Amino acid sequence: MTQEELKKAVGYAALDYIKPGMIVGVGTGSTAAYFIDALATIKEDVVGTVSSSIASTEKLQRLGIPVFDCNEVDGVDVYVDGADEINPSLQMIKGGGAALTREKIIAAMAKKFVCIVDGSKKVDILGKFPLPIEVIPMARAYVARQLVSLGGTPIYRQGVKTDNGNVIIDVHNLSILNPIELEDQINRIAGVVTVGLFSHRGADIALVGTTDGVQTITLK
Ligand SMILES: O=C[C@H](O)[C@H](O)[C@H](O)COP(=O)(O)O
Repeated sequence: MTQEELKKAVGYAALDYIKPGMIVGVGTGSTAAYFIDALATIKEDVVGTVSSSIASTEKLQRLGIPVFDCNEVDGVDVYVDGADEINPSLQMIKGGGAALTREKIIAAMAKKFVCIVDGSKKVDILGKFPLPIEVIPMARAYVARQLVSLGGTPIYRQGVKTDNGNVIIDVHNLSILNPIELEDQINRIAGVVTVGLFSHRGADIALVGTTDGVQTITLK
């Protein structure tokens, strides 16, 4: 199976977690896009969605799936999204598509987070994928210097502006042995909006696409 077929398989497998009447959080990226296609097949059952990016909102609306502003809903029943890396504790690196801040907000609001990935995203230790950080533009150089002092190599993502009007710094060469500590340290740097480390609020369930089928990982 190709990587695209594995992404599609997990996107459709996530429908098992969607029940009639739910408010569904919708992620961003190529894997989440397959979930949106899947959601369109049961759109009569879905009360509504909240979306983690302009791109996902536009796709949902094109397919006739109702999208609410996060401030219009009391909560999110289930959030389905991809990841750039996921470890055995279901902590993740996210933000390869620059949507990390809205993703973190919806993850925080959600009762259940279902992460959908192809097998290439599974790692033992997070950090091979450069860690994305959304930063207020005027703080870019300062934040980069602070990240160097934490042992990383920050690279400014040229030409990218987030949906919130900010910039992205990708931190290379990190071996993230203590994700919770690093998430806290980066969050404390002035000018950081969000770090794409999802360790305090990781996933509850991971659906991993493999050539043997979709593997379900749940934290014990
Ligand atoms: O900002 C983007 C998100 O965090 C995506 O969920 C992540 O980058 C994975 O995207 P894809 O499914 O395209 O690999």
